[in-house]
Amino acid sequence: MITAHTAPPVDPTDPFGHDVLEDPLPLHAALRDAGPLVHLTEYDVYALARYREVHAALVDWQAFQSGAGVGLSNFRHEEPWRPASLLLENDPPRHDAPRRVLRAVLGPGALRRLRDAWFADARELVDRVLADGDEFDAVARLAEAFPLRVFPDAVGIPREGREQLLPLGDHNFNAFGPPNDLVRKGEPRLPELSAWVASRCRRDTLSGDGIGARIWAAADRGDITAEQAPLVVRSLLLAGVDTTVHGLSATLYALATHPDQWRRLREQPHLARAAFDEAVRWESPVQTFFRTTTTDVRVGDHVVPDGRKVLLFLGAANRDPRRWEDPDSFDLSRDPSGHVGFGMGIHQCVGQHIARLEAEALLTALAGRVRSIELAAPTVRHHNNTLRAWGSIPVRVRLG
Ligand code: HEM
Ligand SMILES: C=Cc1ccc(C(=O)O)cc1
Repeated sequence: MITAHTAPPVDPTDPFGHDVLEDPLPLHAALRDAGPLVHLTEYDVYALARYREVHAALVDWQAFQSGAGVGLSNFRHEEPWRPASLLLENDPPRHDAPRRVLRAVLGPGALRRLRDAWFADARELVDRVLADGDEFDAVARLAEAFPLRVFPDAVGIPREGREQLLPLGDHNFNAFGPPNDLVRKGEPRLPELSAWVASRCRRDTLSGDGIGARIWAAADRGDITAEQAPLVVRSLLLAGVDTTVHGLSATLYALATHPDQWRRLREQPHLARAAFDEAVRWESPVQTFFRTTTTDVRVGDHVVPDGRKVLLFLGAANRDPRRWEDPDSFDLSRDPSGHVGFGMGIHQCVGQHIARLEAEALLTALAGRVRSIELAAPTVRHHNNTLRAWGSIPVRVRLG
């Protein structure tokens, strides 16, 4: 038993309050400066905001488990509001087989199969958007439109009704936070959306050649059970849309507000993937996730007792000056590898290469047609308890 020398510094701020969701940077700086561990009195949880401690907690899945949920709700005391994810909300060994299946179906073979079609789709979408004029909302016309066009097709779900994936994901990410107004906002449609997504995970509604069908084929082989298959498909649908929508939004916002970086991308189109990863570091579309301690854990001079919730501020870690030089700058010459925008360790994003391929396809198509891109009007944020999200990013482009 480690005895705590002193209680960690406290911070009364509500990290899920609208002022923080509008601009989290001041809170992130305050938490990093307060110390390696902070106690958030608003919810009586602990917080890690520095890169070193966030990284250490992400890779130490034994002491910082996901199996009690990665939201504020502690599954040791409360039932999950929906069947727990076999990946996100499970630890080894239950986590292992579903992870192996998703790593396989989202691996190099899938990327090779999808690449040419996604690059062609991106060119077609960009041509259509540019034909409509030189001013448009980059969120609606590009960041939302492209993932909703290509990803559900790749999974194998039917076209009609797929726009439901956005409110479904939005609520799912809100539900990792406290039961606040954002969660209440999504509750009226929850029964309908839950029934809809469950229907999309059934074998008979998935097209025979998609990623979803390959998950069911893994169940046929006994790699996972038939009961697990729909939940593994559900993971793709809950994790794979809103995240990429706001990752692309962040990238387009960063490029529209840094003309020198846009010029660099135009000159060197192979930087498209680096631009996406640097934007994921800079904006961190997934801002936070919780863990639960499985024993008394020492952090710095303090101890987090067993069974406590610890909020990992991925966004704060990605701008920690202790880890990053000039962290607040968006710079394509930086090496962003090591950022925790996709997590780290055994739960690190299993779909990150799919997201990078979507980004590479869209950015390559855009850079091929657009000489300059700039904001045409003020941007609007979309508040979510977990996602750093965008409502609209009005842009003006010049072709050439
Ligand atoms: C910009 C886009 C994306 C971002 C920022 C993102 C972020 C993350 C993060 C931070 C985690 C770690 C969660 C944790 O440690 O508790 C994660 C896990 C996961 N992501 Fe992504 N993700 C993105 C795109 C995708 C896509 C496109 C897919 C599906 C094709 C996907 C599927 C998953 C799954 C299934 C997990 C759980 C992995 C596990 O627990 O083993 N994500 N993602
Ligand atoms: C990073 C987001 C995320 C959301 C849901 C799931 C899941 O339901 O497995 C996994 C990752």
